[in-house]
Amino acid sequence: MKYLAVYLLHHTALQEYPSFPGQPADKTMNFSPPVSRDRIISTFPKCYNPQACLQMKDDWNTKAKMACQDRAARQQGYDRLKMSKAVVVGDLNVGKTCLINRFCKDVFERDYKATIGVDFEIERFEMSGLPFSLQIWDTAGQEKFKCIASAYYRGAQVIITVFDMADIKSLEHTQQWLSDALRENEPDSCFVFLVGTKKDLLSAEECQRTESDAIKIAAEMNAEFWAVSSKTGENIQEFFFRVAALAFEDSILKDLETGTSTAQIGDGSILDDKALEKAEEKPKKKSCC
Ligand SMILES: Nc1nc2c(ncn2[C@@H]2O[C@H](COP(=O)(O)OP(=O)(O)OP(=O)(O)O)[C@@H](O)[C@H]2O)c(=O)[nH]1
Repeated sequence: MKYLAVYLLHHTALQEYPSFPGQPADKTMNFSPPVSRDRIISTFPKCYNPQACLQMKDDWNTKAKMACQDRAARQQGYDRLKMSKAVVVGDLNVGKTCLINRFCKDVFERDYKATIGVDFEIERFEMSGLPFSLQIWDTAGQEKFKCIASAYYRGAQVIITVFDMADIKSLEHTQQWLSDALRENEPDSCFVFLVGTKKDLLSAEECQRTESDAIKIAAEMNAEFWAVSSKTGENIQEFFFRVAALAFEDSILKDLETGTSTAQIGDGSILDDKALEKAEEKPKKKSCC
């Protein structure tokens, strides 16, 4: 059984530190620890399929880009961390945990272990020169744990609805999962993704057929569609980079609109290092039941 826990695993690769624009590579500087080199996003990540895409643009929003450059130039933002919340929902056994684990830990677990309750991971990125963190919440797909998991839907900026590409029934259930998650959130303020897992199990023809069904459902859900395989790793990094980039850009734009930087988690809040350290002091495994 996977742990019935909320635990925080924090990934900071302690490797050579990349220097930021206009700054020397100084490991003692007073800002958030470095992100791993493979979490640095400088160009705007593309969508998977233009037929089911939330935003077609090729580059960052101009206003957001200028705000990032401005903050980076004034060396703001390095000691404060933007954080967004993504919740991952879907039927049991569709591969939610494997999806998260492939991205966060680069592992794939062949044996099924049901998630009980919820887990979460935090991934750090450097986005357009600024630090950004994504909280990724893994929820249980089993009906009996739904009441526990749904308590954690609130405050999501991103909702990732997952289905198994080899099990069409799980695709039919995604709309219900989405409406449950949206009930706890402001529908207009969430990015919705529809993710088909286990792409490796399908032939090219089967894949094409399932993708075209999924694209129709994605249109009804106002979602962006991705087909991935946690087993082979296909499209996993591309997908999460896209999620992180859209969430980051949205929170920068919200800051500009409101003229503040004190939104809540899920709105792309800004946490200082002390707050982050405090969060990390939580016990690694703790029952939420
Ligand atoms: N072939 C293949 N198997 C996968 C893939 N992703 C997940 N699986 C398998 O599917 C099963 C379920 O994966 P999980 O990630 O535990 O499913 P889950 O959605 O988290 O399930 P719950 O915790 O019950 O909600 C496991 O046996 C995985 O090995 C994939 O991309 N390809």
